[in-house]
Amino acid sequence: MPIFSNHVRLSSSLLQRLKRHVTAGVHRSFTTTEGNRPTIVHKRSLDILHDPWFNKGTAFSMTERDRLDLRGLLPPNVMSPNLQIERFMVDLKRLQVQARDGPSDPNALAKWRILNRLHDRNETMYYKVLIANIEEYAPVVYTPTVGLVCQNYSGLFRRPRGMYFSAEDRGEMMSMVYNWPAEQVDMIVVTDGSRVLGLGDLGVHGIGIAIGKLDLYVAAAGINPQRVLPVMIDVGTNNGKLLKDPLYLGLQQHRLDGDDYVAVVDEFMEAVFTRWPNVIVQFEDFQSKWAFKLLQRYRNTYRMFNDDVQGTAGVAIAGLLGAVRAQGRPMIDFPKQKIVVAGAGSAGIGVLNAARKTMARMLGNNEIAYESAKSQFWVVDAKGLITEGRENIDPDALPFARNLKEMDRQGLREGASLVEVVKQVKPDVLLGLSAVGGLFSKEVLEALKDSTSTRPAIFAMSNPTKNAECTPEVAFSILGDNIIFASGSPFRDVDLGNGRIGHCNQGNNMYLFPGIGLGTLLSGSRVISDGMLQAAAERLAAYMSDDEVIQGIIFPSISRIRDITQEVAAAVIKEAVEEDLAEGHNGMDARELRKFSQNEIVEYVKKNMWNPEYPTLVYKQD
Ligand SMILES: NC(=O)C1=CN([C@@H]2O[C@H](COP(=O)(O)OP(=O)(O)OC[C@H]3O[C@@H](n4cnc5c(N)ncnc54)[C@H](O)[C@@H]3O)[C@@H](O)[C@H]2O)C=CC1
Ligand SMILES: CC(=O)C(=O)O
Ligand SMILES: [Mg+2]
Repeated sequence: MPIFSNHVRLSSSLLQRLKRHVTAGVHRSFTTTEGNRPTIVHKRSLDILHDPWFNKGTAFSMTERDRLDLRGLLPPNVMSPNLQIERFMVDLKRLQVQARDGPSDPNALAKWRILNRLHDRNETMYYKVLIANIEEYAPVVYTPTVGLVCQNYSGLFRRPRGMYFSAEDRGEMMSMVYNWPAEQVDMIVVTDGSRVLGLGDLGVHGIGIAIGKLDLYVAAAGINPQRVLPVMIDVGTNNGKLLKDPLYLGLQQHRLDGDDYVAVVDEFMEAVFTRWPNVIVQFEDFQSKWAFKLLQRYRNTYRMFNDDVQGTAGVAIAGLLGAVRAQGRPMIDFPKQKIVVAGAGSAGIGVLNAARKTMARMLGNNEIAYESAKSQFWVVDAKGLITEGRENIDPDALPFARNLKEMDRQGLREGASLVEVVKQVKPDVLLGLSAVGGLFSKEVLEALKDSTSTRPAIFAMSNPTKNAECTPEVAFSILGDNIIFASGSPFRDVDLGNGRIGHCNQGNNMYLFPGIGLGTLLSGSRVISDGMLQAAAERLAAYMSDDEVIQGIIFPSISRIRDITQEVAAAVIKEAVEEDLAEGHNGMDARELRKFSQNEIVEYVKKNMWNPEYPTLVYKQD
């Protein structure tokens, strides 16, 4: 069946417009007489993709992409027009299916679409709406809905946003990076889509997470939206479903690995830092296998950080210190906390390393303190409690593997289950970064009732919502109101009756990464040091008042995200200055920065944040 009917009646005004278009020298292929004659265009790059007359989206062939400077501006899979239509129709029909079968939240994707269309039409207005209603719409452009968006991206993809560097582009990246129209880029968020939130390998469709994170960079940190760039590095996917899906937008091959993989990421880094030497690159949602290796490979040479490893660690430290304060104890008591961590991936190990270092600093900042601090942690992964008896132990988890004899004395063994560990350890904190929804089962939470803490803390940090280790309702109903609760994705506070509220904090790296990026940018530091990250975490930890913390509120509400980001950025700048890393930014030289008081640094940050206001536009010929 033909997709377009040849017998469509054209209105006379449309006919007039078409005639004018053809006589003006723009020949289009729908005139039967002109057949395969090419269409002459006087545009290139994004201007073509944003022009409905010329845009073919994913159907642009590779040679056409090269001719028109489109390489990298579209997902790498070239699609036939029929497949394009099929992709669109699947999406269109999904609405009917949803209406009939009742999905969990039919409105979330609809809201995302409406916001996304506004984003395409008018960036200033989009960010004005987002900033003014951040509490309501952060969960749409960010977790949890962004996860659903990535899972449905082949249907939702309309106008491309960001750049795609694929394994097929090897040898070309240095030139194709110039296809991006902006002369200045301040912030790149890059992913390879290998572990998107807790949803696993979503391949090229993971670009949605880079877009969502950059939305927060603009809304929270006031990074100019013309200077952000979401990037997907497409090295294939190991997701069997996507490998077979004809509508998949990415390279349909298994992921590159080993040196081939590193070569692609190396080439990308060289290309972007050659074109934009001052850019900051945030690595996002890389599987842990690569997250640590790439961080070590680049962190001393490039301005980069890994949000899942370093941003999450800082937020968790702030939360853990908040939990100590919430028990009415001084922060310096942190090294006495017994912490059970479920999940030993990029996020879990990042948190463990940072928490151990923080404890060691409090205990005297020496080798002995560092050694003794590790005895406060019990780590459980998919195979249970990690001990020195584990075969083929992951080297990143090795420092936290418990001694077998010691575990024997505690009534535990290699591979002990989470519930056994909680029963024996009676921890102060139970922290989940496992991506397993419901892992903190009724049995586990019942076991936590015997915690030796006066106010145990539960951090169910996995995203999106369905991956949370437990909900606040379940936690408060089993353990009562004398607990601290935080989750990675937002949940509502719980009404405990009699006017009592169980506070649900959102423990998400969104409270740090925007400030880390902004502070690094404005300090002009060439690298992001451990000290800068620590300063960011400490600022977040100190942000909440004693009153709030005692009520169980250990993280700010997202409505305060612009303010906290400003403060975090100022702390990062101050530390960069103290470590002699600051080189200044945009006319503000490092010597001047050094003279600033704390308040002046905050003012400097404020002044450099973009606000969504329409500027006056003036035409000037190139
Ligand atoms: N709230 C936040 O700010 C952040 C949350 N996350 C979330 O953390 C989760 C994990 O992220 P990554 O560490 O990068 O993933 P990953 O895949 O590298 O690690 C997952 C870990 O969980 C373990 N695990 C699996 N099943 C388990 C079970 N039944 N019991 C205990 N452990 C189990 C695995 O063995 C692995 O060590 C994701 O859901 C992600 O969304 C990640 C970064 C920030
Ligand atoms: C929040 C975040 O970065 C994650 O869940 O991966
Ligand atoms: Mg992440």
